[in-house]
Amino acid sequence: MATVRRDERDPVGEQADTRPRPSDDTAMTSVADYYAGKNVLITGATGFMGKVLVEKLLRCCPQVRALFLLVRPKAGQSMQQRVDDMIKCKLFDRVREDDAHFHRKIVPISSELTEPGLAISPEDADKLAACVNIVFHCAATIRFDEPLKHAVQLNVIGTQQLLGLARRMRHLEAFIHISTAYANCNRKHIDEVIYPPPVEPRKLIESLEWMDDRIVQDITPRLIGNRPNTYTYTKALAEYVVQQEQDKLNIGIIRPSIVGASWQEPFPGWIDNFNGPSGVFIAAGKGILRTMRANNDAVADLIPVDVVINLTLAAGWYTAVHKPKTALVYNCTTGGINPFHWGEIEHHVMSSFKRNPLEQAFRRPNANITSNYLIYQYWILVSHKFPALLYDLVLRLTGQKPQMMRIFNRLHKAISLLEYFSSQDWEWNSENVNMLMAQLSPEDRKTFNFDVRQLNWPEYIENYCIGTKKYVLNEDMSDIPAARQHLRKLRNIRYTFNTVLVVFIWRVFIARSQMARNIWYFVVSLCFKFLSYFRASSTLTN
Ligand SMILES: CCCCCCCCCCCCCCCCCCCC(=O)SCCNC(=O)CCNC(=O)[C@H](O)C(C)(C)COP(=O)(O)OP(=O)(O)OC[C@H]1O[C@@H](n2cnc3c(N)ncnc32)[C@H](O)[C@@H]1OP(=O)(O)O
Ligand SMILES: NC(=O)C1=CN([C@@H]2O[C@H](COP(=O)(O)OP(=O)(O)OC[C@H]3O[C@@H](n4cnc5c(N)ncnc54)[C@H](OP(=O)(O)O)[C@@H]3O)[C@@H](O)[C@H]2O)C=CC1
Repeated sequence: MATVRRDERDPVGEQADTRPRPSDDTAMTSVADYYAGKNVLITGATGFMGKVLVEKLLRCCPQVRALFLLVRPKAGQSMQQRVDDMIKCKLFDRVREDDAHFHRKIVPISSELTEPGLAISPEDADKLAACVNIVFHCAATIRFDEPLKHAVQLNVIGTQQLLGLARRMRHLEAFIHISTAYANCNRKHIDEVIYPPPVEPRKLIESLEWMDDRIVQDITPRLIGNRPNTYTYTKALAEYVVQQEQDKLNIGIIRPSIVGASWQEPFPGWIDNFNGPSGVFIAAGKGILRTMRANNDAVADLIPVDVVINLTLAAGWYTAVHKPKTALVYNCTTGGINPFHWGEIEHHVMSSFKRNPLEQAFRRPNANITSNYLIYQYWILVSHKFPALLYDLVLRLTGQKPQMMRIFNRLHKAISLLEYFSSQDWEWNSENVNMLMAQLSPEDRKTFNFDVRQLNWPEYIENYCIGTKKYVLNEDMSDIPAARQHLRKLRNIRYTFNTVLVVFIWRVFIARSQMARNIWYFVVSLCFKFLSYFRASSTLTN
């Protein structure tokens, strides 16, 4: 049975709720005012969404006291080095302009979420317990091919442990958990409620403890059932785990759909990874990806990252100030409000990359999506595998290592994992998102804008594609003329190749068949007749 959201303004059950209620004064605070003087704890701050959250908090809530970031050392870098690198990146330019010393507010805390006690030192844990006012939990593994054990360890057990720490926080006002709109993608209509979990998390965790990896791998398809991957499955379990704490903590759950580049802030088109559609756009822009299985008419539920973060901060404010009695879920999606379809995305992505080409494209960008399996397999063969074979042959002949087939194999794996999401659509209810928008002051509605009715899709997609070029591939916009020249060269190579191929095939036929020769003479004489007719008529008109 689904948990039904109780209206927090409904007095029913107020007696049982022992947490302090907001006074009229606090209820009226603006979002930025609320964060003034607050200590905020963020997990996943080095990730795509975490970075945007840190940036927005520092820029638009400049009175925030401190941001405690749970970060792990990685790839030979200490957590401090990682945070230093992170805040040097272009995303933080605007914050740097406003306050050159903004880094003083950032307090990295060494933590590995899959370790017991989150591997936080006892001193750090005590410090956090004493001062944190609000938690944003963004960390997760978002890989679609993550082995179940690891996905559970991080997305479910990591979340449980963080909730354990949150319960120790004496001044905690809100716990905001970032989930995904696809946690319940086994349903077609998704309300802003926490659905019953596919399995009792405790039982699953206990079983996984004694099973070896091979057994877990074998039973994973049975366990995840009609969900496409371990990611959506464990995110559904995590929601349930979070909900279990709703009597003790003020909880908000944000469910974004497919998070894409920024729409407006800190500047349009910011993106820093290959996840979800970004990798597909880049592969298509480089002329590598020529086809993908997707439904032209299905809604492409992309949501800009700045919209998600604005909603997250607003939800943090609302949860802390209004203290809803149950965990409120916010479906952060675009499809029901301002729908755009995969077919339209394809058109705008392709035309954008023709206007602003990527450097050193493999072929001219020209991709199309299809939902037909046979047509898809045909294009895979003709447009992916055949050119890859040819290219690798040339590499071999010139003494280089073949690589194109390997790239295509990885690409095919990636797109096969994405096609579940691009081949169908879902309907999300967004009542709580609308309620939250109505609660904001007109000023906050501008500063923390999550009204996607104003989103102009063609403009957004153009900025998104340019963003992949500038921020993911680090290509310079001043090289666009050279990139265009390269595309022209590729077009000429293709024309020449096609002509040679046609002539070659035809010569083979002519050499072997009288009928082919007759057709050839007929076509040639017809062409001559047309030519002489046009020449004669143009001499007459002159
Ligand atoms: C025909 C073109 C027309 C264009 C218009 C049509 C577009 C249709 C797009 C459809 C997109 C649908 C997207 C749906 C997403 C649903 C999201 C659900 C929302 C969420 O809650 S979570 C966030 C989503 N999570 C992800 O996206 C993670 C997915 N990635 C993975 O699971 C792994 O990366 C993957 C794909 C299994 C590969 O793993 P692995 O082989 O171990 O290697 P790497 O991760 O190191 O990556 C290898 C190589 O592939 C590149 N890569 C990664 N992701 C993509 C991608 N989405 N598309 C293309 N390429 C990708 C990666 O950069 C690496 O490249 P290198 O050059 O560095 O080797
Ligand atoms: N991107 C999307 O399209 C969507 C994302 N979401 C949700 O949003 C949240 C953020 O996603 P996104 O920013 O895209 O993901 P990223 O993969 O970019 O970031 C994940 C973050 O989690 C941290 N992390 C991962 N494993 C651990 C660990 N063992 N210990 C400590 N930290 C860890 C990473 O740290 P490190 O840098 O050390 O690896 C990183 O900071 C996730 O909860 C995801 O489910 C929801 C819908 C869509």
